[in-house]
Amino acid sequence: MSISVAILGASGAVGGMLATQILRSDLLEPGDRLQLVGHGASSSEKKLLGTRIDLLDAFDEERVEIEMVPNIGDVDADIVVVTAGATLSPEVKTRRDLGAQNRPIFEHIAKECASSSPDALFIVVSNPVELGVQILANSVDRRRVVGMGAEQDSLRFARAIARDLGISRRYVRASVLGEHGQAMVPVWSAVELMLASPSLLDALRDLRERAGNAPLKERVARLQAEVVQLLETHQIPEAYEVARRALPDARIFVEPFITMQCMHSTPNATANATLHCLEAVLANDSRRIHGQVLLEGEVLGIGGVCGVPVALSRTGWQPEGVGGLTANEREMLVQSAESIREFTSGILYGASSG
Ligand SMILES: NC(=O)c1ccc[n+]([C@@H]2O[C@H](COP(=O)([O-])OP(=O)(O)OC[C@H]3O[C@@H](n4cnc5c(N)ncnc54)[C@H](O)[C@@H]3O)[C@@H](O)[C@H]2O)c1
Repeated sequence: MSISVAILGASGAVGGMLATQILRSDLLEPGDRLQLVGHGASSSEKKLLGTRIDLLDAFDEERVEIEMVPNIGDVDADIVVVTAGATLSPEVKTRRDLGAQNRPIFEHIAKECASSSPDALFIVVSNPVELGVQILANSVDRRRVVGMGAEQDSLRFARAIARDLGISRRYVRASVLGEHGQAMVPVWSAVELMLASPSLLDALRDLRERAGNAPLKERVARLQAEVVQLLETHQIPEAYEVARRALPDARIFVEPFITMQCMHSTPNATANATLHCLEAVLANDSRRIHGQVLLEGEVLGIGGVCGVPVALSRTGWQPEGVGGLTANEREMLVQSAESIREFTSGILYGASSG
């Protein structure tokens, strides 16, 4: 049976790159459909019409049906990827501002998709990803809604470790749980090397011990202060260099921030992490990814949206165990969930939030 994947926000940096990466990856079969979805605005419609032809010119051999869908209410898909909405910019400066801006967009998407594609699986990319997951999961089956921020952060953590060990990321497995934001939790105890090398294991142990010498929060705050100062005077290479010298768990808090200053988005990495989620859904083999999902006590008794390891398939997500976490990591994860709850409640109900 053919599969239909819809990208909401396909005219944007991430949505457009995702369309390209999906078609380049051979994930879809001939006859499958890729829907490029606009939001009723003539500017996005014009861009999508052009994008469709450009993609057909590039990937016609794949025989994937590429469609332009002008309105979210006309989506008819098995998998809906949400990349629509505002992003951080000089006008939308904080996560809270972004939440306020994207809340009505998430609500509109949830309402329209709940009636047009109620049985679809939803992958949320737009930020704040936890808010998007919360709003969608209130309208459709929560087990069919997953945010990809934790997969993105986990891939970044794996790359940062791989870089310091001088190996490719293909040999490193890593997890970042909790919030896709300041309360994210890089999990050193879950880092795995796919190479049986005593010297690499020693080097990894050394990194982990150095990370344990000072609290993550303090190291991140120091690093952020230094990087912000450099960015204020447009010293981009220097900012990247300062980030590169930091330990991997702190580096992943600031490197994307520097990239955002340079190019407004992180389209390649974000599309790649989203593709990981999509691959898991299409492979339908319950493979493990990391995602923000709405929990009802399944993991450490957490109720609310939180980034956790999940087994993902076409029918949705199932929680994976976090039994290997240290006591400190468990505590950080529970605190992160609490911080997400405060943030999303603040946006949804106007409650106070830090
Ligand atoms: N989770 C992650 O790791 C990650 C990484 C990068 C970006 N993002 C998020 O993804 C989203 C898109 O980022 P981008 O860089 O592609 O931004 P972009 O500005 O390039 O694209 C935004 C897209 O949203 C659409 N849009 C704007 N207003 C809309 C509305 N009212 N209703 C529906 N669609 C609307 C635009 O037409 C465009 O297609 C942002 O929310 C951003 O914060 C998440």
